[in-house]
Amino acid sequence: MRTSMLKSIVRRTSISGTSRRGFTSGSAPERKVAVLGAAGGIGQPLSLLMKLNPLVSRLALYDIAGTPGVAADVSHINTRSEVAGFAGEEQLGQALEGADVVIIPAGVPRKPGMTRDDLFNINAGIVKSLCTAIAKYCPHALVNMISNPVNSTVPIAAEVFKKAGTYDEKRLFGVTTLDVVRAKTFYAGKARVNVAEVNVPVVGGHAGITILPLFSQATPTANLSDEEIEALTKRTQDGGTEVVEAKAGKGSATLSMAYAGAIFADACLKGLNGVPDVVECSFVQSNVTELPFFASKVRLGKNGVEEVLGLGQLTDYEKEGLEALKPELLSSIEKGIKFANAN
Ligand SMILES: NC(=O)c1ccc[n+]([C@@H]2O[C@H](COP(=O)([O-])OP(=O)(O)OC[C@H]3O[C@@H](n4cnc5c(N)ncnc54)[C@H](O)[C@@H]3O)[C@@H](O)[C@H]2O)c1
Ligand SMILES: O=C(O)C[C@H](O)C(=O)O
Repeated sequence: MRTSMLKSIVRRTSISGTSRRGFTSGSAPERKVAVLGAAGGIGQPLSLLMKLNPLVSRLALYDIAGTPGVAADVSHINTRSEVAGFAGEEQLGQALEGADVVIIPAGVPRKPGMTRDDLFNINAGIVKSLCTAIAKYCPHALVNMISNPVNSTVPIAAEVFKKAGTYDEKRLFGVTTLDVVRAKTFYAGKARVNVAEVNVPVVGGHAGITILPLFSQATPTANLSDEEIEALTKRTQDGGTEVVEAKAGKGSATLSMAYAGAIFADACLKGLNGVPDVVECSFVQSNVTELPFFASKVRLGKNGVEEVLGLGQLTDYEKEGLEALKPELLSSIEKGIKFANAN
């Protein structure tokens, strides 16, 4: 599905002489997408990918600085959406007004030796202020939270929205798609199957052992040993750190994250537009376990989350992983809630 989305985007953009506006606007409703943190390492390629998405009619690119340039650049691409750049807090309201989907990759990334939780002190405040503005200017938008630590920033957003009286659990998503993207890539390599056909649910949260890929449910099936499954699980859990170390102080995953963020936003837009059976993993308010937020497969619809799907049959190894992740995930969730209520 992901590869076909990008192929269709590339195909559309390469039809020379076709009016992009005329080509797409007849079939897809008007949809505004806002990217907050659009001048950053993720924000720029993500803005590019959203500009390539024919489901988007307006693209608002917001950052504290640098967005006029990014917007001018991206706006020259001959696809459907109109692009506008907004810089500085005084323009945040305009960027958000009328947004159907708000994607948040704003905040600092990790350096080698740091955990995602080490970003909490800076990113919690950024996310809180952006969510306060969302509650004011586009309270019905679907919010795609990318800023780390996702296990805490999503609960912060929920508390901000609750305080503002706008919280709708169906509209708040922690973006965990990169874990799924990695699990699919690593599994395909080990199982020697066509990566384009691979599906692997990844549940739990988005940090270390809280990332729990369910390789027993991977398709196409393959006869992997317990050791191979353990190695794949560990590599998926450490995927972010692998990139942080390779970048050696120059940040964390940006390009693969932009791809993953574009996949998830596309799924949200499809759901809003009434496309049936759109299912992605996401960190959402949940009853799947005793934890108040949990990542699992989610069916997306016209109001956001239509159904939070269960975990399915787990192996003993996966059951152990599930029990092991709960204390850390709960503590990150509680940390976010506490921060939002104290500040
Ligand atoms: N969910 C995931 O899977 C995932 C994957 C990769 C990175 N991340 C996280 O995404 C975040 C961004 O990463 P990056 O590599 O793009 O970082 P970056 O530093 O390259 O870009 C961040 C951008 O956010 C902007 N920003 C800071 N404060 C802001 C504010 N108040 N309002 C609007 N914009 C603001 C900065 O100006 C910058 O342009 C980090 O927290 C990182 O850990 C999450
Ligand atoms: O690892 C990070 O800090 C960034 C992101 O969460 C990732 O998984 O790549």
